[in-house]
Amino acid sequence: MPDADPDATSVMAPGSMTGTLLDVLQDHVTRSLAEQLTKEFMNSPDFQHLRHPVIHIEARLEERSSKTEREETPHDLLFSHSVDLSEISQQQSSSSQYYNASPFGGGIISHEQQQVAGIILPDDQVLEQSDMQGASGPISPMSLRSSPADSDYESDTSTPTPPVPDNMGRQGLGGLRPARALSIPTETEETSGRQIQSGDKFPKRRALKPPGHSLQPSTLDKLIIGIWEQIYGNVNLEPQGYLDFLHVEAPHPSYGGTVLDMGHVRHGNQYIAQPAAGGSFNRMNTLCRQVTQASRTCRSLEIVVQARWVEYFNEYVDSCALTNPIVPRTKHNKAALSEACFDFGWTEKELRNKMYIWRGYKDIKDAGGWAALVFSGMGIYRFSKYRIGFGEDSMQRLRTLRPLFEVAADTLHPGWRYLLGVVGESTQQVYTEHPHDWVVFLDGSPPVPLQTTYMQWDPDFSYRQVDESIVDQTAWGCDDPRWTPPLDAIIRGAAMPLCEVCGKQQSDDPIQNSCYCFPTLFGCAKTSPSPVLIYHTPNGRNNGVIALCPFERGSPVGEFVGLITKGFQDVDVLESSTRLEKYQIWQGQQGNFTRFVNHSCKANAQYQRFTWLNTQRIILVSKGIEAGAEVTVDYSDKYWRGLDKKCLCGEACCKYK
Ligand SMILES: C[S@@+](CC[C@H](N)C(=O)[O-])C[C@H]1O[C@@H](n2cnc3c(N)ncnc32)[C@H](O)[C@@H]1O
Repeated sequence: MPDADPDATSVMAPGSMTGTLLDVLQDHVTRSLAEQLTKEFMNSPDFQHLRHPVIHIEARLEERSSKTEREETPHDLLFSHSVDLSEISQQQSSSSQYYNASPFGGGIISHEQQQVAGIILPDDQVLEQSDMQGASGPISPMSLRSSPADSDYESDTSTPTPPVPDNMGRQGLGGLRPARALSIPTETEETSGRQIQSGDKFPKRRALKPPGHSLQPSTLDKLIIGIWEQIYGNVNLEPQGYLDFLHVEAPHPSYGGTVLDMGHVRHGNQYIAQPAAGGSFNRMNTLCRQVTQASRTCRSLEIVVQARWVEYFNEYVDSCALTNPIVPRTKHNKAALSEACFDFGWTEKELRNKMYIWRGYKDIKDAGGWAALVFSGMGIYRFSKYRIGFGEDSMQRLRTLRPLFEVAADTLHPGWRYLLGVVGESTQQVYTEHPHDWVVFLDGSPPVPLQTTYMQWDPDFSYRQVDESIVDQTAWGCDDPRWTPPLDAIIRGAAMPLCEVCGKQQSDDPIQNSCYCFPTLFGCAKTSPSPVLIYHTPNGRNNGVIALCPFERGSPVGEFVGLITKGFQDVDVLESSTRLEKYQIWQGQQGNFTRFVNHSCKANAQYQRFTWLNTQRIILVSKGIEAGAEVTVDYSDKYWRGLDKKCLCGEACCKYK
């Protein structure tokens, strides 16, 4: 039995069937009815206007009779039970966002793709990405914040580019390939083929999911998204020093004085912020962060220990049954429960309720691994308690995700396994270096190092993961060709750069910055890595990029970074230009995950120019990416024209197959 729902109330009718059977029945019937009815009606106005919806369910034993007669025979009432629907409806509505969006349950790989044999074709293509010169007009990046104006953005319009001669040889190298351009094209020159187009206009925002109650999610999707959010968030679950704050005395604001030791000075009734460096405000921030982290660490520790406790319980019952096989197992079970109740100081009902949840933790750990447990946050409690969609399918999905959780957890939180020391598990990090130094598989196979996936084409393959582009000094000296002085610089004097899109002041200092066009990349919140991994495509495209969390339409997935160079010929480059210079970005030896983004004829992302602090950047922007989907861009006609390779995007609308 699940633990008692504090929101549920029930009335047992006098003289009714007694005891546990009816208890079980009543709980089961009401909860299942409540869930089904909530699903059915949660979108109806009648339901939505209720601030605190409760469903009241009665059961009675009676002759078939009229309503009037029923009202006259209240003594036949078997049970009467009220269930608070607020929680259920919240759960259902919040998780509906993730419906069909799970990496491996929501259909991320098309049926067609699944059917294709896993033969890896030589990666013999030239990627000469968008000639940015051709793109003009206003750039309209979308901020993460909703704005009514967002709906006015138009969809991407690609500029067709001229064909190229088809007589250029191609080398069998992995990934980035020699391009055929013999010189750097000028604005008016024809450029070589196979160039990815980047649009000037951002896609209109729209909801990721169509509304409608027929699409009900399982809470597994929610659990999985929660795990990814924790892994890719700023949470630090390393136990070292997490109780340090116990030795620090919390600063307190002195409300009576004129000067608050919190970085603010009082003027009349107002507090004016003062530079607070080293002040008690900073100390309070540190304390608060430490306590929050300690609390999360303890919560993770608690779940880990509870899952392990269930294993100990099972083993204990097994060993008792082995020692004394004549006694039925149920008796051993009961005896073990009583012993545990004594040690915990709980009633049997309390312990049974808790065990129901803890068994859920153990099942999740068995399937998704310890990382799933440690980074699950509060979502795991609800999933274990209500168990909507908690079955073999869910466990199978978690099993396939397990290596992905571990790659991300190990590389982003190298110390997380220390928590497992408490239950005697190995604390050894399994996956080291950068998350994108690993290629994961969607069938549960163990991840492999990135370079091994290129060996057959390039035994010397190496790739250095960098967060920022590097200017090739042999090409540009000390200049960055992406930089242009603002046209109105002289008029504005030494004023700070303004965003060409929102018109607001840009600065790397969060206090000075007012531009929130791409807040996770520039200006304020660029602390967390993008929740994507490199994965092995199942249909011969070698590697690709998989989104672990949904990316709202218009939000940035990442920046296209590599070597800022010029004059490269016969190699894959992204060509771009400012009003002063033409330059190339080459990802052959260094860059980030954008180097692994494949083409699709129905792309869910696109490259977009954006100027930050007078320096042009190329951003990979979502057109609406679901969790678990491969991130793709449209390489454009220019890229595919004259190419002796077929597109394997698998879309019905594929133009290059
Ligand atoms: C920028 S790389 C993308 C990452 C690449 N799949 C890898 O494993 O290195 C571009 C190359 O990927 C392959 N590719 C990308 N999209 C493709 C598609 N839709 N169909 C076939 N091959 C594709 C082509 O070989 C292309 O030259």
